[in-house]
Amino acid sequence: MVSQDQAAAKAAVLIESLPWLKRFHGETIVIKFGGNAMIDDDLKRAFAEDIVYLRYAGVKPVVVHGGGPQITAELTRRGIPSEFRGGYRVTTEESIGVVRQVLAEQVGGELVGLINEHGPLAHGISGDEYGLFTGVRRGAVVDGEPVDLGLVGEVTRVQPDAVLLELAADRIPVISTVAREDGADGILNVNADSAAAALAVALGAAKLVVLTDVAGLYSDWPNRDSLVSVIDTEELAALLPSLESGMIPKMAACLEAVAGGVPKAAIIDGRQPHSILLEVFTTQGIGTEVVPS
Ligand SMILES: Nc1ncnc2c1ncn2[C@@H]1O[C@H](COP(=O)(O)OP(=O)(O)O)[C@@H](O)[C@H]1O
Ligand SMILES: CC(=O)N[C@@H](CCC(=O)OP(=O)(O)O)C(=O)O
Repeated sequence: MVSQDQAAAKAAVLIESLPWLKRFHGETIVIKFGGNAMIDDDLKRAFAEDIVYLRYAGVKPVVVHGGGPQITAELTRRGIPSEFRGGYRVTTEESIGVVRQVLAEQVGGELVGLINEHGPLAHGISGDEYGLFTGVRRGAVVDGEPVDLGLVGEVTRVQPDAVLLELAADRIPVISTVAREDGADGILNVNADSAAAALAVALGAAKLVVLTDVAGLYSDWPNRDSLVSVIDTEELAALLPSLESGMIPKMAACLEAVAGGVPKAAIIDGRQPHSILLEVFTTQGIGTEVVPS
């Protein structure tokens, strides 16, 4: 038997979600699941539960996933060299096939399987299918010098019809992030954070949620007292050049999403089980929120 106090605390948690259930009912939320937050089996299972929870709560979740650590492991296993420059993987003719396969089959396949343990809900789509993502090659600037990243792209066009069809059928699209190269035959490796942002804009999502392996954005990394709870696009644009490695594409993605009309983007700690539910259904949320200035 629960005590009266425990029962009241549980009721308070449940009723706190009411305004958010109303706010997000029928709305699309794009959730980006990152490589480093997805290497633990229990966390992956909790992530799948959160996505299924959102779906039964009347939200339309769209999952966009990365898989950086899994790609690195597979490239290493096959003896294919790979390095990151400015937060992006330098991608070659030899590695692009491995990138697509690991993302769509290994990582995407597993996520679809975990969600579908709850019922026939999820369907995987690779970004190069159905014209979903088209992109152009992009480089990076490291220490003021331009760097050639090879077959790395930025998304320039999103054709979300396949995603919309899945949503209309009440299914959960699970999307991996390669793009067709504009005007060419091949495919490009796209950072999953930026693909998620482009998709959130194209879908008119109510929110972009990006899971990572830290509590959020630190304004003075690695000073743990500098966790930012809310930042607007103007402040973020000013901070962006000072950020390091993985946080660059992540925060650039949040900026792009909010500048593109998504009302809010949140960076949250994927190491905390059920962090998505806390972010979406509680007033305080967790992590760092990016809002329009
Ligand atoms: N200002 C910052 N705030 C938070 N994390 C930062 C910052 N600068 C660099 N980082 C690093 O970025 C990492 C997250 O990026 P990344 O490893 O690419 O994420 P993921 O694999 O979750 O997509 C953090 O673990 C942290 O080490
Ligand atoms: C161009 C580029 O760097 N692409 C990433 C794509 C996967 C990704 O973004 O995965 P995370 O979200 O786990 O980091 C890569 O090859 O690792």
